[in-house]
Amino acid sequence: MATLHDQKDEPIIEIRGLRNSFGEQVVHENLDLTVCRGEILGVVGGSGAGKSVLLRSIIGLQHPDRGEVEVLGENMIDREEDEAHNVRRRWGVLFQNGALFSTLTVAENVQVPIREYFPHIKPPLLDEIASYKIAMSGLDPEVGAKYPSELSGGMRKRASLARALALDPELLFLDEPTAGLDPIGAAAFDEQIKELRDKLGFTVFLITHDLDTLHAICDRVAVIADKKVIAVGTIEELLELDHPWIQEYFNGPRGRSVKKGHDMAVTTGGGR
Ligand SMILES: Nc1ncnc2c1ncn2[C@@H]1O[C@H](COP(=O)(O)OP(=O)(O)OP(=O)(O)O)[C@@H](O)[C@H]1O
Repeated sequence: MATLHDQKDEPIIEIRGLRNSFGEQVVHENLDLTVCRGEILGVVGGSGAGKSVLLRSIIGLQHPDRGEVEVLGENMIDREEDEAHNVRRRWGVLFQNGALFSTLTVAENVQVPIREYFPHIKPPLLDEIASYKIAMSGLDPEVGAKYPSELSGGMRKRASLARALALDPELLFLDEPTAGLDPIGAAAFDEQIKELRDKLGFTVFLITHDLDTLHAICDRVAVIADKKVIAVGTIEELLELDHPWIQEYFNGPRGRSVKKGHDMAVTTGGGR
């Protein structure tokens, strides 16, 4: 039987030698990355470093020039559509803009993936599952009947989270989930993700620019620069490297103030 430690080391995403380009522009060259079961992996890098393109390569929305991408033990490159369809069922994605259908209520949005994969589920059960996912995402039950345009930015993120959780994913992809949220809303959202991960045991691939999020919930952080993942580790491990981007990012004025805030939170026993 696998021990907890073994499970933690079990690769859920394995990327080897990835190359992506758009015309003359090479975005990734020889990029390697392993994401392990149960971890929250933060992915950081400058604007345009290729974080979203990496996410799209993993979930099959971007066909790489070269390389291997294995997700949940399945090779994702050049798969037959029906096989890819089956793997997609095992993950949930929260896209940067939320990507909710504006003509559907929140509950109907949450039901979309369930209807796609389980067309025989009857409406009463669909409603029940949607209500459950909406509650899990920290929204009040009445939000299910609202349309995305009637929600605040934070509520829209949570509604998108409810939809990403619809099929009980083993793997959750989050693209800048706290972008545009106020600090209190962002901290609450981070906490929700961590609580759900602790309770449900899924793995999280989280693209973010938010230093607070990295400090608060990420087990490890992968840094993308120079077209590849230049380092993966805890923030403490990354800080030992003398790469200029890493030092500037974590030790620049914003990085220092986040760290100071966390040290204070630890000494006063509060904080996120
Ligand atoms: N469909 C596309 N066609 C052409 N170029 C693209 C396409 N998608 C992404 N790119 C380019 O690839 C590079 C990486 O884009 P990507 O969106 O992955 O960056 P990012 O690291 O997510 O940036 P940000 O933090 O600003 O969101 C950018 O230079 C972008 O212009």
